[in-house]
Amino acid sequence: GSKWSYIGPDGEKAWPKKYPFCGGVFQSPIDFHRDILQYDSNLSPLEFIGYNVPSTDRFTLTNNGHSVKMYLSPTMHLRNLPFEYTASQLHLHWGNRNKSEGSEHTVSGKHFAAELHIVHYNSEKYPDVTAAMDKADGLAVLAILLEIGPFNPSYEKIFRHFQNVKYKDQMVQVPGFNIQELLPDRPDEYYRYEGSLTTPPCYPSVLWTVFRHPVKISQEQLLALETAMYCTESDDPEPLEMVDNFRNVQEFRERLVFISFRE
Ligand SMILES: NS(=O)(=O)c1c(F)c(F)c(S(=O)(=O)CCO)c(N[C@H]2CCc3ccccc32)c1F
Ligand SMILES: [Zn+2]
Repeated sequence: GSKWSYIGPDGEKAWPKKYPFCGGVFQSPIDFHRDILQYDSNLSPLEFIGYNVPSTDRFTLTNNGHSVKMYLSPTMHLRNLPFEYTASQLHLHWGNRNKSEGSEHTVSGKHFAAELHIVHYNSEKYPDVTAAMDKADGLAVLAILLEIGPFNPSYEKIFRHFQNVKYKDQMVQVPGFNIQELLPDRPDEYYRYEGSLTTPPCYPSVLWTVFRHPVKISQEQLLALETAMYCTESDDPEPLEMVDNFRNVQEFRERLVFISFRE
């Protein structure tokens, strides 16, 4: 299996030894700061097709030892990108109970509490996500920055199941709901750049859309995310908490991030 982690000898500094792309070009995540941002009037609002999944459908939520991920319905896709991209899965990145600064992307050097990623693949050119994931135009990931605020009933539709996916390879069925409820206000305002998977194999295959506005979840919801899961299996004698599962920001030289909004 994938022998990499976020801490210790298999941590991110060691990734390039087994996964050469992790030491390569166009790596994600990055920091968004004023002197690399450029307004682009061609960045139109994305269209979220089929995101309103009926509650009669079920999403599989699973702990894969690195994150908690939910498989999405192949009827969900994005429009207004260079190609049509079909939803594959969503997952999260977070910090720990003493330091709720677990987002992957940062803004002016500032971490947010956590980050939700919705992974899509180019279904116009590739039959599935596995075929797409190592192609330059293969993936499109939406990133939502999470910060502390009022209780969020939409995020609770996922978070309420965390007690059933505490350990690696556990899974649970989540009733369908409108995934568009997970997006922030003004989804027409976003950062756009070409980058990579933020986990091994770190393929430079991702068109990133990071929404400008964060979404609020409560302190209690965030604590549940930071304390519920383990990277290890339920019978492992040395349980490892699943915390701080974010990659550090990567060098971003000679490149620009395009923004759909005027600051
Ligand atoms: N931050 S991110 O969006 O770059 C990103 C992750 F952070 C992450 F954890 C995963 S994963 O599948 O849960 C575990 C590593 O493969 C994926 N999964 C991707 C990579 C490999 C793969 C294969 C099929 C479907 C999705 C993915 C991912 F795209
Ligand atoms: Zn991710």
